[in-house]
Amino acid sequence: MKFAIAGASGRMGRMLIETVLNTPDAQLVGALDIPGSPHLSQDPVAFLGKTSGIKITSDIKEGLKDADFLIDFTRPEGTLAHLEVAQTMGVKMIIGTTGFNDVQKATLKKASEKIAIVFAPNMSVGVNATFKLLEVAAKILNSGYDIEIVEAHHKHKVDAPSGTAIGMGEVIAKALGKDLKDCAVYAREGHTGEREEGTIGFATIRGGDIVGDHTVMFCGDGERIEVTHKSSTRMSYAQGSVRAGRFLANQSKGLFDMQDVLGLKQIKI
Ligand SMILES: NC(=O)C1=CN([C@@H]2O[C@H](COP(=O)(O)OP(=O)(O)OC[C@H]3O[C@@H](n4cnc5c(N)ncnc54)[C@H](OP(=O)(O)O)[C@@H]3O)[C@@H](O)[C@H]2O)C=CC1
Ligand SMILES: O=C(O)C1=N[C@H](C(=O)O)C[C@H](O)C1
Repeated sequence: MKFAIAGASGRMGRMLIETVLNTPDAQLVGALDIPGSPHLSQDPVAFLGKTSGIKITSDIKEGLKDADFLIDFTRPEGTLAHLEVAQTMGVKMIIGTTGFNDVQKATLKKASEKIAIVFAPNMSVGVNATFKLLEVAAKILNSGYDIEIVEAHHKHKVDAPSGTAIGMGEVIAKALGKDLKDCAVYAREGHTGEREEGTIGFATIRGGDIVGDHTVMFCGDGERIEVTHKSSTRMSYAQGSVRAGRFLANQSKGLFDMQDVLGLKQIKI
């Protein structure tokens, strides 16, 4: 599998490069970063004390010329710029970037008519298993329990709530026969009044080097169930992304997520 990595100098970019180098059936053939990045023209594996023979570039065509897959963990506007070129070159994409609005998501969907894409707010096996556990919990605890989602991430994260927290809300809302857009409460401040029944609340913590924690609380009268996932390394996101590449090797077009990659949609609850 020939991978190009976007955001090559970022936290995830570097973890992805290391993971690709350590994966026997994977090869690093391109590295992209934003125009103006101080890392342009550098060897993308230099931070590991190695050499690769390729250079980090902001020329998207140049970065993709030898690639079968582009793994993109950048920002929505960066991902969309990469996508525009990738679809004309037939390069499949694995997109981990979060914070897209509805119009931007529609652009991803449209592009998937031409190329195969895996798009997921969290590539780890553990979080995707947690999505399934939440589906079960929501169906069992479908009345009498107030649902609150708390997420914590490092101080550099720019979007809130996390894509994973929103994904958890969507899974729960769907299991309850609702649309998250109609029941999400993203902020509380001042005299809020009592909690409205049937809503799903979100709370965000940002600090230090927290990799990514998510807890969903089902709060009843006299008891509380909490489902928690904690990431202690970004490696699980990177390994999931490479696994998504293996899945995409057999797809010519379409929009997929990690539930497709892991075969979790077959498990009916
Ligand atoms: N789906 C998943 O499993 C996971 C998703 N994420 C998501 O991945 C994204 C990146 O996270 P992280 O690696 O921590 O972020 P970083 O800020 O560390 O890295 C982002 C990289 O993208 C570059 N970049 C920024 N804007 C653009 C742009 N417009 N065009 C091209 N490149 C750009 C940055 O360059 P520069 O630094 O020079 O600005 C940097 O190299 C976030 O959206 C995050 O939420 C993170 C972890 C797991
Ligand atoms: O920015 C991060 O770091 C992470 N972002 C993703 C998200 O927004 O859910 C996934 C993970 O939680 C780490």
